[in-house]
Amino acid sequence: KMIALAASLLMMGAVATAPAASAAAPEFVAVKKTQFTRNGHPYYIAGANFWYGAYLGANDRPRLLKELDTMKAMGINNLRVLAVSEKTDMKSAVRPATTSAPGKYDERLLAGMDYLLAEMAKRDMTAVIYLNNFWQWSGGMTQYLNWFAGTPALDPNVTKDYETYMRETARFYTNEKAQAEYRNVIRTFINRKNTVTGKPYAGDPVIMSWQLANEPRPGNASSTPEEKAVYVKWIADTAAYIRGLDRNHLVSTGSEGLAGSAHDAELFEKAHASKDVDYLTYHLWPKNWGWIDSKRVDATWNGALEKSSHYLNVHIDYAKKMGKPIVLEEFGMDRDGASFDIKAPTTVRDRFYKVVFDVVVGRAEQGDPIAGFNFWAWGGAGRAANADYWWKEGNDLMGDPPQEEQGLYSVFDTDKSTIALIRGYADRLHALERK
Ligand SMILES: O=C1NC[C@H](CO)[C@@H](O)[C@@H]1O
Repeated sequence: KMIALAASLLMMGAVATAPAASAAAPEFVAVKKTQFTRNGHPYYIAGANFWYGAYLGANDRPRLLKELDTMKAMGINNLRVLAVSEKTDMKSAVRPATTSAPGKYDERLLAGMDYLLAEMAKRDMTAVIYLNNFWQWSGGMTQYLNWFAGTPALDPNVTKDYETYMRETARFYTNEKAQAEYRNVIRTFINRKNTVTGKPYAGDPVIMSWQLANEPRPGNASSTPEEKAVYVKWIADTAAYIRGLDRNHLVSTGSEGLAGSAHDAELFEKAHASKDVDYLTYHLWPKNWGWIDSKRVDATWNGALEKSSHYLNVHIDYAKKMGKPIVLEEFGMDRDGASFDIKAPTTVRDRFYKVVFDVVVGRAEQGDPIAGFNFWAWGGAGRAANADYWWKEGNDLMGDPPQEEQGLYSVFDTDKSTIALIRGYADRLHALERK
C-alpha cells in the first residue's frame, strides 16, 4: 500500500526531487553545452603544467607547498599532472618510476599523488591527470611495447629519428597485453582511495578530468587510414572504459590538435566525436614545430605569429562546430637567444604568451568555447644542476622533463614579468566565472 501511495504522490509531483548539491561541498567540473560549470557557475581554466607534482608530493613536500602557494597567488586554479611513469632503460626518462614492472606500482609515488590532490583541494584547484605518455620521458607507450612486444624502448634523443619513433609507438594501441596493463593502471587510479583524505578518487571533485595520455598521436605525419582508424577506436574504447568506472569526472584525450592528428582536421574531429570525450584539447609549440628560430627572431617572428594565431583560432572554431569546450592545455616558448640560463631575459616568451592570452581570453570573453589555458610549464624553485643543463637522477625536477634541457621552457619563480602576465589574464578569466 505504501508503495502505491508513494507512486501516486510521485505521479502527482508532490514528492520533492533530490535537493541541489549543497554549496559547501565543491561539485565536479561538468560540461554544459560548450562551457565548463562548477558550483553552479561557469568555470574557466587558468592553469599550469606541473607534470612532476606527484613526485614532489612523495619526495619534497615543503617545496610542493611553496609551489602550490606561489601558483595560487598567480591565479592558477588547475594543474595538469602525470599520473604514472614506467621504469625504462631510456636515458631521457624520469627516475624513479611509479611502475617498476607490469602490475608493480610504487606505493610511495602513488601516495605522492594523494598528497598533491589533498593540498590542491585546500587551494580550490582542480587536476587534469594523464594516464600515459606518447613520449619517452616517463617511459610511456614505447616502454609498454618493450614489456609486451619485446621491441626496444626507442629514445628519440638517442635515435634522433622521431618519424620512426612515432610510427612504432602507435603500435601500442593494438597490442592487447599492453592495453590490458594500461587498463590495470587506469583502474588502479580510478579505484584508488586517497590515503591522506580517505576519499575515493572516483568521488573526489579535486579531479577535473582523466586524460588518456600526454599527446597521443595516430603515428607519424604519414599515418595511414588504417592507423588513423585504430587511433579513433582506441580513444573511443578507452574513454568508454573510463566512463564505465567513473561517471563523475570528465574524460579528455591530451591531443595537441592538428599537429598531433597528422594535420588531418577530419581525424581530429573523429577522434573527439565520442560521447565519452567531454572536451577538446590542443597544444601550441612554435619552436618545436620549426615555426620560429629563437636565434633569428627578427627573421622568423612574423611567420610564427601568423601560424600561431591561425592555430589558436581554428581549433576554437572546431570546438564551436563540435559543440564541446576546448582547452589550450600546453603552450611555451624558450628564453631569449635560446638560452637555458635562468638569468636570460624572457622578452620573446612574454610577447608570445601575450599573443596566446589575447586570443584565448579575448575569445572566452566573447563567449566562444575556449575554456582557458595551461602554460608549459611551472619550474618554480627548481634549478638546473649541471653545466650542460641535462637532468640526472636526484636533481631538482622542474617544468622541463628529462628529455629536454632544464630551463628550456620552465617558468621559474624569479620570472616576474611572465608571472605578472599570467596573473593578469587569469584574473580576466576568473571574472567570467562570476557571471
Ligand atoms: O607534452 C609535451 N609537449 C611539449 C613539451 C615541450 O617540448 C614536452 O616536454 C612534452 O613532451
